Amino acid sequence: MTISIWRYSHLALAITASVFILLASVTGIILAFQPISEQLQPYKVEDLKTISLDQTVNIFKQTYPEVLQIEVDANQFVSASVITKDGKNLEGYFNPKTANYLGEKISPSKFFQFTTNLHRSLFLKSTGRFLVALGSFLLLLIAITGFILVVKRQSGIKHFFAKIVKENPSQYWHIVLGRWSLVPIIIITITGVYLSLLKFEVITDQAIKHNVDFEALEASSTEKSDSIFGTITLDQVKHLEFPFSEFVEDYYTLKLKDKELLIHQYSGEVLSEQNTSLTSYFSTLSLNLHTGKGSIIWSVILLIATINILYFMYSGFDMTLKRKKNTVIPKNKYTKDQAKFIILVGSETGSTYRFASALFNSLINAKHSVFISDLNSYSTYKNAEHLIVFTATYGDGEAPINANKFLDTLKNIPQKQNLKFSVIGFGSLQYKAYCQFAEDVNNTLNNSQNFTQFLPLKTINNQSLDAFKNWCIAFNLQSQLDIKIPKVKQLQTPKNLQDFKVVSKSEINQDHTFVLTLQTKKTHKIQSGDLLSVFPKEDQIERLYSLGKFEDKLVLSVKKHQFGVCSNYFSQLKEGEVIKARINKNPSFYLPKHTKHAVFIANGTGIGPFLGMINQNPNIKKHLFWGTRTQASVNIYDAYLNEAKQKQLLTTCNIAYSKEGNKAYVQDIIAQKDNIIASVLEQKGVVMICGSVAMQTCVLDQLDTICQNNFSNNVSYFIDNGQIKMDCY
Ligand SMILES: Cc1cc2nc3c(=O)[nH]c(=O)nc-3n(C[C@H](O)[C@H](O)[C@H](O)COP(=O)(O)O)c2cc1C
Repeated sequence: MTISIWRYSHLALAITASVFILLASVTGIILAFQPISEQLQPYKVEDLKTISLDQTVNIFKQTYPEVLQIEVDANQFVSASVITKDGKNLEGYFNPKTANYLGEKISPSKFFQFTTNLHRSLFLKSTGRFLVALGSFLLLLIAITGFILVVKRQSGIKHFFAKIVKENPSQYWHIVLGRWSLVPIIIITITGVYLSLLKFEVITDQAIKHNVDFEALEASSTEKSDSIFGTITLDQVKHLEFPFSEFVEDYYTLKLKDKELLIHQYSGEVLSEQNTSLTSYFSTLSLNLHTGKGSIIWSVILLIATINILYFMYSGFDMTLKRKKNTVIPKNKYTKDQAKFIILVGSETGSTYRFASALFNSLINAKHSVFISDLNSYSTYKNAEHLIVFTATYGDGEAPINANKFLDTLKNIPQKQNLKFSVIGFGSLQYKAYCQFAEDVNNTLNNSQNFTQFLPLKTINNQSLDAFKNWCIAFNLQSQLDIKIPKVKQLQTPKNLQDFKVVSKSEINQDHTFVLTLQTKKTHKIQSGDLLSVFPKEDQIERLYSLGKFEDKLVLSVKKHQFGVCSNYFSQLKEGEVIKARINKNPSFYLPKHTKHAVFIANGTGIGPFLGMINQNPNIKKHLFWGTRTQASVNIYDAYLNEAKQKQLLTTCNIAYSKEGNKAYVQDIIAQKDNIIASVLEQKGVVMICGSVAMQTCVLDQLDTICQNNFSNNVSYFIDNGQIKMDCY
């Protein structure tokens, strides 16, 4: 079953129950403070287990002429009702060892009473109780569908607590907090429903009935003998009611956690013993679990879980609204059978529509006939020449909701004329099955009759506008059309941007690469390996640059791309100019403080974070392996490399030139100096890789060979144990 069925059930339930859940959560948050404030009172008896009931009964009897009852509550407070020597009725908390009066019984304040009523019945009596119970039940279903959604998203229950890809903050925290709050929320809702069922007498608890032979009792002796009280400690006791009079037929009624006993007041003999019903046991348990009575830790957990429910309401609706906002489908001017260009979209959260709509508008502006729809509405297209598929991938390489039927319908609906097709896949490299569904669509179209591939499959990571523009350029070239590069709508305005002042910018070398140094406040909080996140004004799409920290300045190694919005913007910056950006912490790519050996592997601008790392911590023996084009490519980095060499901070510096001399890549020089890698790994050092994904693949292959030649483990072992760290793009 697809992930979206669960998403829609989860959402539909949340909308239906939202008002009741909102009220119940707000009042629940307030009520969570009641048991907390109770438990902060100084009446708790810690050692109930060591005090026998006999001891307490005797001391009370010696101290007071009459004792009516003794009670031990969930907070471990002992309360009693007694008549004092001067004939007054005294009720409150007592010390069970000395029978000393400690203080008045706590009764909930008017405010808590008001909130409790609102929480239980919304002041609507039975109707309100029913609505609250229904809200509680719906919240239980929401928690269950949410659980299924997370299991689906994480590709199985085994990965339930695995890392979440941070697509956006609302979604990330909704899942992270949801996973931790799941059990408390399920407990709150089940117990809430159970308490309501008790209240409505759907579940009934039979009162305990005792059979006492009163005739035998009347004839029994008033001689005192050993009582069962000696064998019972106070931690087992809930309530003890004293005999009403001294007549032999009056007895003690003792309620323990699991049974109720009637006890002869003179002989101590058990006259009747009945176990507490399961219903009664569960109602006490439900009340304590639902209210947090008796445990300050559980009360705090309930408080946090209830606050989280409010956050889930906010973040859930925020995600839904964003999804709605993103999914803007342009109005078709042409019917499916009139249009020359057919654009079909596969999208779950709407962002792919932004790209598809942008191309749609550009084609319409260039006076072409276009028809746009979702992949599931695939049909025959009488006059079409081009089919352009834009599709995201979901779950673990699955189709998005509006594309899950496409592959089947494609087989069943043949086209009469020949159609050229192009597929653009939207996905994220953070998922194993990167753009898998787009690949499936591309392969199926390739194997379908009357379809001819027009452009090879284009995969786009993280909705990269640059990558999309490159595809549009390729489309223009191939089709001999002159469609304007589409403008893609920005998603959201970035937050928490700070000022970064340009300290220097190197010349742009023959590889179109340059070094940019920046300064900002609070540099002490930034480390080499962190990411500078920039949102160029032109498209407001986030670009990330891995940075090095050198003498309190931030160093970026940037390659200027012909159509690169951000790299062009950076290349035009002047000394003293200020840019707006923010730092994304990236602790998984920090040089570990306590390691003794490190190998840095990079190609091209991937050297950026290492320009900082090679110059830090003299206690670490460091080796640099870097692949670049020519000797001249190195000049812009001389200051950082020379400083490290002069200060003997770099044990070896190995550079591969791909366009000069022996023409080698970084993986080639790693193969030549495999002994360095093996020895660093053996001595528990780290190997850090930064640069292109293509280089990463080749380097990992080489590292795997080295591992297999030197150790009994392959490269995955060292990745899993954190000795090989990667930050590639
Ligand atoms: C739960 C979830 C699962 C995803 N699974 C994959 C995946 O398996 N492969 C992939 O390349 N991208 C995956 N992605 C990333 C999306 O395909 C990507 O963010 C895409 O741009 C979203 O497009 P949309 O907003 O049109 O749905 C996943 C995203 C989410 C939220």
